[in-house]
Parts: sequence; C-alpha cells; structure tokens
Amino acid sequence: MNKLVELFDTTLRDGTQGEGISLTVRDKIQICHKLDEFGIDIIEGGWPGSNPRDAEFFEAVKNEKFNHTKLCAFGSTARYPNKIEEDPNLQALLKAETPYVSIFGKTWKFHSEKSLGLTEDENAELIYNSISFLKSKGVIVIFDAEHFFDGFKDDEKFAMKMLKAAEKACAETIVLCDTNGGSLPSDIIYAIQKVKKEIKTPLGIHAHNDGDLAVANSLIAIENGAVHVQGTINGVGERCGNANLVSIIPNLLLKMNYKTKKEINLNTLTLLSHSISEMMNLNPNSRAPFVGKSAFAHKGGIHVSAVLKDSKMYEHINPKLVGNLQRVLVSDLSGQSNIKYKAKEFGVDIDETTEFSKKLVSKIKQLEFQGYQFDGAEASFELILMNEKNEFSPYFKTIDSKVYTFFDYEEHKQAEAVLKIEVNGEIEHTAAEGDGPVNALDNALRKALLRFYPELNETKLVDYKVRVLDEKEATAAKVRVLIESSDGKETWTTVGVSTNIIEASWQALCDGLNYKLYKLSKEKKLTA
Ligand SMILES: CC(=O)SCCNC(=O)CCNC(=O)[C@H](O)C(C)(C)COP(=O)(O)OP(=O)(O)OC[C@H]1O[C@@H](n2cnc3c(N)ncnc32)[C@H](O)[C@@H]1OP(=O)(O)O
Ligand SMILES: CC(=O)C(=O)O
Repeated sequence: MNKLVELFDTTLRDGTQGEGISLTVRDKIQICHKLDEFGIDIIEGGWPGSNPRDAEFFEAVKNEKFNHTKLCAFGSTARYPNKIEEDPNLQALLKAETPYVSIFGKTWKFHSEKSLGLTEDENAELIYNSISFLKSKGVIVIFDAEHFFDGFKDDEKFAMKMLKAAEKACAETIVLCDTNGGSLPSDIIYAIQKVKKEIKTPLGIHAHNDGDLAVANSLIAIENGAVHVQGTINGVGERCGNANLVSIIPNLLLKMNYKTKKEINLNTLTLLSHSISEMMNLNPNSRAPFVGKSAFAHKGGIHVSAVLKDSKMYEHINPKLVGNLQRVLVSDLSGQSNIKYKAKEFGVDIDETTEFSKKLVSKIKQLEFQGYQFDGAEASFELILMNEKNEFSPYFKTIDSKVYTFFDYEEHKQAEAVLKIEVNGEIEHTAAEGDGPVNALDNALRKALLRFYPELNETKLVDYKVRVLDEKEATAAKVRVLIESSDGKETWTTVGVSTNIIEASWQALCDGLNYKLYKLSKEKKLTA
C-alpha cells in the first residue's frame, strides 16, 4: 500500500523571506486558493506577529472558503522570561484563529546560549510552555525544531532534549529543520534514524537549499520515516531557498509510491508553478526540473533521433504527466531528425527527401557558425525552412534605408528612419521618428507596410535583446539581436546577426513582420 505524506506549503511565509519576493494580501489569498485547488494540506500563511501585512492577511483569510487546505500561522516560542500567556507573539498567533499554529524553537545549544542566552533547562522549559499554552487554547501545534541537524551534530543530547520537550507538550508534528541548508543526505539519514528510536510524535522535514540538496534531503527524510514535508512552490525562500515542492511532489508520486491526503492532479503542476512565478513577478525558470520550458527540450541530434523512436530513451517521465511539453530545438548540434521533427510540428511534409533535410541541416550549422541562434528564434527557422521549400519569399524588398540619430546633453534623444521598400512591384517611401534608431526603423517599416497589409496593425515588438558575440572586437564586434513580436494572441521570436547593430535589428524586425504575414497567408487571412 502506498504510504501517506502530508504536504505543508510555506511559500507565503519562508518563501517571502527570499530576496526580491514580496506579496500583497490579495496575492497571498489568490495563492492560497491555487494551493487549495492543487491539494496542499496545510498552508503557512505568514507570521502574524511580524508585520501589519501578515496580520491583515490572517484577518482577510478568515472570510475565505477552502475545500481541503487548512491555514497555519507561524511564530517563535515566547520571549524569555515573558509570562507565556502575555507573550505578544503567542497572542498574535491565537488572534489569527487558524486551526494550525507552527512555532520554531532552538534545538542547537549554540543558538540557545548565544542567541537567547538560555541554559538547556530554560530552553526546554520555554519550548514546553509555549506549546502547552497554545495547545490549551485549542490549536494544533507544529513544532519546527530550528537548526536540528546542525544541533544534533554538535550535541545530540541537547537536541534530543528539546524534541522531547515538544513531544511532552503534545506537539502534533515535530519538524526537523535543516535551517542553514548545509546538511548532506547522510547527515539526514543518521539523525532521523536515531530520532525515530526515541520520539514517537510524527516527524516532518523542513530543508533549505544552501548545498543544493534540499529536495534530496527532503526525499531521503521521507524515505526514512518523515510523514510531513515542508517546502515552497518553485523553491523560493531565505538565501538559496527552501525545498522545492514542485520537484518533491512528482518524485513522491511518480517514483516513490507515496500518496497525498487529497489526490493531486499532477498535470496541473506546470501551470501552478508558472502562475505563481508570474504573481511573484519572476520569470519562470526555464531549467526547472519537471516544469521548466527546457525540462523536456531536446537539442542534440542523437537525442532527437532516439526520442522520435521512443521518448523514454531521453525522458525520465512523460512530460504530459506534469502538464509540460516535449520540445525539439534546432541548432548547430542538430541532425536531420531535429529538422524533420520541427517540420512536422509546423505542419510541413519533408519526408520525401533526405537530401532536403541534409541541405537544411548544413545551412543551419553554417548560420549558427556565423552567430545566428535558432533554438531561441524558431520563427526565423520556420521562414528558412519554408523558403528552402519555395513556399515562402519575403513580402517586401528593401531598396534603401537611412537612420539618423540625434542626441544632446539635455536628455533629448531622438531618431529618424527614412525607408524605401518595394511591395508587390510598388515603391513605398516613408519616414518615421522613434525613441532610438531601432524604434524609428520599426515605426517606418510598419508605416510603409500598413497601406498594403493593414492586418499588421496589431503586431508589436514586445522584447528586444542584444548579445555581443566576439567581445574582443569591442565596438566592432558582431552582435546577435533577438526580437520577440506579438499580435496580442501569439508571440514569436526572430534573429539577426551583423557587426552593425542596426543591420542585425533590421534583419530580426523584417523576419518578425514577414513571419506574421506568412502565417496570415497560410490561414488565408491576408487581403493583399
Ligand atoms: C529559521 C527561520 O526562518 S525563523 C523565521 C525568521 N523570520 C523572520 O525573522 C521574519 C519576521 N521577523 C520579524 O518581523 C522580526 O524579526 C520580529 C517581529 C519577529 C522580531 O523583531 P524584534 O523584536 O525587533 O527582534 P529582532 O528581529 O531584532 O531579533 C529577533 C529576536 O528574537 C529572538 N528569537 C530568535 N529565535 C527565537 C525563538 N525561537 N524564541 C524566542 N525568541 C527568539 C532573538 O533572540 C532576538 O531577541 P533579542 O532582540 O532579545 O536578541
Ligand atoms: C523554521 C524554519 O524556517 C527553519 O528552521 O528554517
């Protein structure tokens, strides 16, 4: 039978201790609903005694209804020698009126002495009294044994005494914390096996990622008897972050035969991860295991050739299980298999000739050697493919272009582009201004084309990136420009390379608009 593990999410508490992470009360409430829907058992919403925002969150969340998840308020043991029942932090925890309360207490002698100035007995008493008081008020108490693994290494007897104080006070779960995040899996196994011999209270694990081992340490703790796991979505958190639940959960369910209290719909994992990144104003990490854009992206020709035969050859799980997608990239590491895969993805049949795919592979390798990069600019690759198949040729021809830039020392910067292009045999001569030369060219090209293709009205440049390719050449260096365009519904990326940044930008701009026109013509939506 599958063993059960309790999922405890601290994105809203320890997650917000991560640099650059800040959530409004509204964000926190929205995240609670996402986590509830996903199947998280307990959500640690913040520290109500810490700041007005967290206090307000616990007031606001009282009006929310959750199907499964239970809320938890976090704080520390009381301040010594405060009268326990008057301790403001414990009072704030009770005022939060959450079914669960988690409090952290010192289990490393060094911290107890140096940070709190308490003897072994005083610290054990503080832990016992703080938990007992909260329990007497009817809340379920989770005890976070702060610095447990470092404390256990330093003085086993001291650390065990603190756990026993928590057990005696009837903590519901005792969570062993790798607070400094430096423990190794072997440290976790050693400590937890010894703890299990003396402590009967259910154990949990709270790991930090300072040694890049938080997920491994959490899983090994569970394998060795922990039944409750704490972590954050996407691993955000203090310093290098907390254990990443987005990796822990699929490992538990898909590989370790564990089950969760509520059945988890794992194919919503990628969406959960990305939507919470967006709410935190972070770009989703493309290399994130399971949910990253690159997690199932194949670049090497050998890999793609095998994946086409059976994906299992280079994928540890089926990406669909976690709501992700298989992708194939085109680059100078491609073989014919990459080209064939992409062609199929674009709905283009190139099966009939190996010669064709060989020629295309060779062209892509040459262009990448010159500095182009197609794994981030698939729209440019598609245009090359279709051009080779004689199914695309540019919708306009550049006859002449000039760009003027003006700047003085009073913040007045401007540029102007003058452009002559040919469309369907007609010459169009335009000029436009812009904030800078690329913007001026973009405006002029759009202006020139709109007369012929009003459908381009919605198409906009949404991102522009420049990369210097051979830094030694200093200002004469070759640059690669990547332009992301959007029509409000779809986005696509194109590339240009030149020693002249304006020329590289122009190539990427032209590809961007040509791509949109090509797509419209394929859909028979082009009027001209
Ligand atoms: C491992 C963890 O992640 S623990 C959680 C850490 N999170 C945070 O610190 C975020 C929220 N914190 C805060 O808002 C503030 O630090 C507060 C409101 C809690 C306290 O603020 P202040 O009263 O100004 O104290 P300050 O932050 O400077 O120092 C923390 C105090 O808590 C004490 N303390 C630390 N751990 C504990 C504990 N387990 N039990 C009781 N007291 C503790 C420290 O000894 C220190 O006391 P001191 O000022 O007498 O030396
Ligand atoms: C409690 C906690 O956040 C820690 O020990 O890391």
